[in-house]
Amino acid sequence: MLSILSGDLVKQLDADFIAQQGISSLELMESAAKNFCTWFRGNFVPSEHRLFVFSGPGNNGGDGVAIARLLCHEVKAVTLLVFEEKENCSMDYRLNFERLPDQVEVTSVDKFDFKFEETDIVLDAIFGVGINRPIDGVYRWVVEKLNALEAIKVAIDIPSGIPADDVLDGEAFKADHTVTFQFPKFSLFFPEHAVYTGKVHVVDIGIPDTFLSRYQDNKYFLQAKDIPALHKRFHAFSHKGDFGKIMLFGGSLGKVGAMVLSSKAALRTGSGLVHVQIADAERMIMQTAVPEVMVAGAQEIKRLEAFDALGIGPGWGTEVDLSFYSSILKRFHKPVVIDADGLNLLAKKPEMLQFVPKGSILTPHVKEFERLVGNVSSHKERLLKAQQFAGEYGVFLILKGAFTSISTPDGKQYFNSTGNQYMATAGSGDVLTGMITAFLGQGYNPLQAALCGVFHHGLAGELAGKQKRRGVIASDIIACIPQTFLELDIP
Ligand SMILES: NC(=O)C1=CN([C@@H]2O[C@H](COP(=O)(O)OP(=O)(O)OC[C@H]3O[C@@H](n4cnc5c(N)ncnc54)[C@H](O)[C@@H]3O)[C@@H](O)[C@H]2O)[C@@H](O)CC1
Ligand SMILES: Nc1ncnc2c1ncn2[C@@H]1O[C@H](COP(=O)(O)OP(=O)(O)O)[C@@H](O)[C@H]1O
Ligand SMILES: [K+]
Repeated sequence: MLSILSGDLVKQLDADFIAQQGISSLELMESAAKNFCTWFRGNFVPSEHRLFVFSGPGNNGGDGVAIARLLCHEVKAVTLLVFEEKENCSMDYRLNFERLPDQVEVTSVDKFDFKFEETDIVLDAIFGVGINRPIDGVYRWVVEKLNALEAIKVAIDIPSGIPADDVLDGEAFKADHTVTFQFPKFSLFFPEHAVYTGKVHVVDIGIPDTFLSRYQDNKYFLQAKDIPALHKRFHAFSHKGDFGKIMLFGGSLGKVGAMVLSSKAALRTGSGLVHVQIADAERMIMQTAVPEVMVAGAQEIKRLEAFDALGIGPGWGTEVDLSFYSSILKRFHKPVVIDADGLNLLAKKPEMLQFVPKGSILTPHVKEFERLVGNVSSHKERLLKAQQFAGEYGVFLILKGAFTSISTPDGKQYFNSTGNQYMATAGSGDVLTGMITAFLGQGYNPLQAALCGVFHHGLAGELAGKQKRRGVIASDIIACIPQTFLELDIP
C-alpha cells in the first residue's frame, strides 16, 4: 500500500533514492516533469492552449522549467514567469533553465501584464513541499492576482502556500487541479484546503512502492490495486452460513428508512442472512421494503452469540434504553460496527465505551466524532484525536467525509481514494454501516472489513455519480454496490 510521507521524509526519500540508484536529482526531476506531461496530455489537448508557468526559486520551480521545455512544441505558446535571478535559484532549476529552447518566452513576473484568455492554462510551480513560511511580498501579490483571474489552473505537487503537513496560514494558490508527485501530501486531505487543491491527481515519478514503504510514517493511501488482496474468496460449495449471519439494531419510529438502507446494503455486499431489530410499529414497512430481511424477535436478541457480526445505530434514536445497549455490548464478544445514534448514545454516556468489544469499528462523521471527543480547531487535530481514540479504546475509527480516514488501534491511518461530493446525501452513512457489517459477518478481520467497506462504498458512490451527479440518493449507491465487485474483478 502506498505510504504517505511527511514533507521532511520526502526530501530524505528523494536523497536516498538518488544515492541508491546512482542517478542525479536532475534525472529524478526530469522523470517527475515527464510524468506530469503524460498526465497533462491525458487531460488537455495541448495544441488548444497557451501555457503560463509560474516558477519559484526551488525544485518545484525547477519542475516548472522542465515542463515548459517538454511541452513547448505541443502547446500554442509557453511563457515562463520568473521571480528571482537565476543565481538565487536551486541547482536543478538552473540546469533546466540553461536547457530552455527559444520557443519558451521568459518574463519576470513584475513585467507581466496578467492578461489571460479562457483557454489559457496557468501552472503553479512557485513552491512545493519546501515551503517553510507563509508566502508574502511578490509571491503573495502574484498568487492573489492569479486567484482573482479566470484561467485553467493547475498546481504542481501542492498549491503554493500550503505546507505539506500543516494547515495553511495566510494565502495559497487556488487550483482547479493539483497534480501531486508519488503520493498525496498529508495536507491535501484537509477540508480546510479544498478550495485550493481542486481535484487531486497522483502521478508516479518512478520511485517503487517497495522503496517508499521503507519510510514508515504510519499513513497510507488506499487505492484500487490494494483491494483484491484484502478480500476473502468463497468456493462453489459455500453456503449461507459462510456469507455470515448479521443483526442490525436501529430503525426507531419514523426512522426505519435507515434500517431499510443498511440492510439492503448488507445484502448487496453479500450477507448470507440479515436480521434487524426495529420498533414494532415499523415491521410492516421493513418487511415490505426488504422481504429478504428478517425482523428479530426476543429469542434472536437473547441469543446474540449466534450472529457473526452486529451493526448498531442507524436511525436508532437517542431514547434507547442504555441498559439494553450496554447488555448488547457486554454479551457480544466479537467486533461490532457502531454508527449514528449508536455513537451519539456513547457520547452521552462515555462510561459505556469500555464495553465496546475490542476491534470494533466506529464510523462517525465529523459532528458525531466531536460529540465523542470534544471540539477541535482543525482537521489535523481531528485526525490526531482519531488516532488517539482508536489506540485508547482498541477500536477502528472511521472518520467519514472526503478522503475518509481509518485509524487503527496500533496507530496506523489509512486514507481512502474513492467517493465524491454527491455522496453527501441522507442515508449514505447507513449504507456504509450495512456494508462493513456484511464484510465482518463474512469473516473478514476488522481492518479488512473497514478498508473494503470504505473503498467499495466510495466506488459505488462514484458509479452512481457518473449517472446521476447531484441527483444521487443513498438507494442509488446501494444499486451500484454489485458493480464495484465487477470493476475490481472480485469473484
Ligand atoms: N529530487 C528532487 O528534489 C525532486 C523534487 N521535486 C520537486 O521539488 C519540490 C521541493 O523542492 P524544494 O525542496 O526545492 O522546495 P520548493 O521548491 O518548495 O521551494 C523551496 C525554496 O523556496 C524558499 N522558500 C520557502 N518558503 C518560502 C516563502 N514563503 N517565501 C519565499 N521563499 C520561500 C526556500 O528557502 C527554498 O529556496 C517538490 O515539491 C517537487 O515539486 C520533484 O521534482 C521530484 C524530485
Ligand atoms: N464530499 C464527499 N466526498 C466523499 N465522500 C463523501 C463526501 N461527503 C460525504 N461522503 C460520504 O458519504 C457518507 C455520509 O455519511 P453520513 O454523514 O453518516 O450520512 P448519513 O448520516 O446521512 O447517513 C460517508 O461515508 C462519507 O464518507
Ligand atoms: K506548486
